[in-house]
Amino acid sequence: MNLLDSLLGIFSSDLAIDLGTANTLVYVKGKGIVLSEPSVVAVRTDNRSKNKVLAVGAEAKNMLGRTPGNIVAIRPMRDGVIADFEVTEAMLSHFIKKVHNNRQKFVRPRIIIAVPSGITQVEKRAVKESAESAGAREVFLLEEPMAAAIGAGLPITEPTCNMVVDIGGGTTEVAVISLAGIVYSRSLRVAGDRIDEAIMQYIKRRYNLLIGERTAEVIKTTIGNAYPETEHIETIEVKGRDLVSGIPKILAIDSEEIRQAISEQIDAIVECVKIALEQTPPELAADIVDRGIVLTGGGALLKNLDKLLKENTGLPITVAEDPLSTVAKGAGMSLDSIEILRQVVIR
Ligand SMILES: Nc1ncnc2c1ncn2[C@@H]1O[C@H](COP(=O)(O)OP(=O)(O)OP(=O)(O)O)[C@@H](O)[C@H]1O
Repeated sequence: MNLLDSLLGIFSSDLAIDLGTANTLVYVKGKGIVLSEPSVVAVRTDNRSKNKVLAVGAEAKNMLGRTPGNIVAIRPMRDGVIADFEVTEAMLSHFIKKVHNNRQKFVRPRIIIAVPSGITQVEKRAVKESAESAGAREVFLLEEPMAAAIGAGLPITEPTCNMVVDIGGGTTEVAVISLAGIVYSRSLRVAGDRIDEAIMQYIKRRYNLLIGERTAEVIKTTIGNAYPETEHIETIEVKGRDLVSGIPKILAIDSEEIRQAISEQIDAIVECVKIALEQTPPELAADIVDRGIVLTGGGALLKNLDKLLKENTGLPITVAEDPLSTVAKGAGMSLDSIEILRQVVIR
């Protein structure tokens, strides 16, 4: 490390970031999670000048599907990886500045970023480069399931096996962890976004009603359900545009039809967990029978998903406390402890 780096180190405040498809969370060393915002950026696209960032995070998410022609609300992360490099860099830079109260000129933090376990070297390099361009002095990567396991308080360094299922916006990550290493992992590009798309498609096909992705997400988080119910059927009023008349319309939709509409995506997640169990070495499988499976990520909040997984695997299922924050918390905990960090960072 040269003198300049040491001096910058004095001013720096290291960060851990869960750069998610749906949400980005930032953990500041010694302080905890200080920022949680949707991964959305609103950009003005004038022909004359370079694209101009108008809003980032919650403010930009409110604009999704509601922008005039020259403004676009972009989700720069898709399927857990960077889909738009420039916009991701602008978003990261905005969040880093925000947590450092706009003192970014003097602060070049070391950053640890949680990434999906299945990403390629090219995708890893894109994440590193975008964080470096956004002002990072040094970037470390950590696999999301490992971060989730640490954040859920699992004893990852012990020779016992832990199974974590992290269901985010873009990916579902299933991992078996023992002795601070990932023994088996599987990353499925089916998660919250695909469930939202299935809801949009269903309502379009069945009722000729066009709805936006934000409305689909509201339907999922309000009446979404993974397990068939005969009692307690809930309904929700849905507003959209009638495909035939072109006029705005309101409909009542119930939880059972939504359950059926998303069953293909839910089955894919259940299948992924079952394959992981089949591939786990027998000694470790025995531990999973005792310890069960921990669910994290926003998808873990889908009503009765734990019940469905329990029925399909026969294993105890626990939903992590505050599953939307588990990955960021775990990445932050590894930043706080050099011992953990040394064992879990990936190249
Ligand atoms: N109550 C709920 N029921 C079902 N899904 C929910 C609920 N609350 C949030 N979600 C979904 O969780 C997803 C976001 O979860 P999370 O923030 O863990 O993902 P992410 O880390 O951004 O994504 P990824 O890990 O794939 O990059 C969204 O698809 C959101 O709709």
